[in-house]
Amino acid sequence: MWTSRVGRVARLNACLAKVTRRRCTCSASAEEAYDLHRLSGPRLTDTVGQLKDLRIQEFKGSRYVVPSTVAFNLNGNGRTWDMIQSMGSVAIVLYHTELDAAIVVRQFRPPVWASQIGEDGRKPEVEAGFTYELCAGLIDKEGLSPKEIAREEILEEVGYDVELESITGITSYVHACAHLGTEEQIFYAEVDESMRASSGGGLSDDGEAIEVFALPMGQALSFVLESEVPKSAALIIGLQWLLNAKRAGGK
Ligand SMILES: Nc1ncnc2c1ncn2[C@@H]1O[C@H](COP(=O)(O)OP(=O)(O)O[C@H]2O[C@H](CO)[C@@H](O)[C@H](O)[C@H]2O)[C@@H](O)[C@H]1O
Repeated sequence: MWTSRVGRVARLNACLAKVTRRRCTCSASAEEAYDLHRLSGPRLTDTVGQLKDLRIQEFKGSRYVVPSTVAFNLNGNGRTWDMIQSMGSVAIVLYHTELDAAIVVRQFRPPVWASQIGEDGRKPEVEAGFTYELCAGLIDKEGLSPKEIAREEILEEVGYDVELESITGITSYVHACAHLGTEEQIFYAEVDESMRASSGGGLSDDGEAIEVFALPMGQALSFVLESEVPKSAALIIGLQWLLNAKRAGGK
């Protein structure tokens, strides 16, 4: 149930009291403050209860990221630049036509948690690693176009079976251009409960525990602009686009 702005500010202030190094742990309270309607997936509290032994260990190689150094010569000066080679990705802005809401997901992101470990080694609360995002996925499946991967991610993460032809491209952006430089393509699709094929939640074999929410369009702008709500860049870009498209009457 939507509550007053005064109540929301009080809750966010309470979150601020829990600030770890530089970010607050208000993933959970944003749920109430912005009237997020939980559609499916494991609850944050249950996932938190199952997350144990969090720590950083030595890098031993990966199929997802390769730390590298790029050498180049600029204007006669030999230079190098350190980077992480990785894959491109897709993210999908989902509009639920019956609920007049955007679909957002929330999951535990280990790098978000780890980046908040203090200089003194103090670990943040587990809740500090939960981040709101668009439904998204890596372009890591052979033979599938980015749009086909987007369709699969919608099915896996949020549980809607969307026709490929109804998914449209919006734009793309460069991910962390000083460290990654990969492209994330952003798509748009509309969903309703007649398209529901499963509860979503991600692939449990991959250890995914993804919570799915409907964010009422009336709350979308304040949600995007609240810096205390941990969220991905694609979510900010995508929801701003959706709000603009709705305002212009184009979608
Ligand atoms: N670095 C890593 N280390 C270990 N295992 C990993 C890993 N990256 C992926 N995986 C494994 O691969 C699975 C599938 O990942 P996805 O393709 O769903 O991408 P994800 O949603 O994590 O990131 C998508 O969403 C985010 C947020 O928008 C984008 O940043 C990202 O580019 C996009 O793919 C994960 O559940 C995990 O098991």
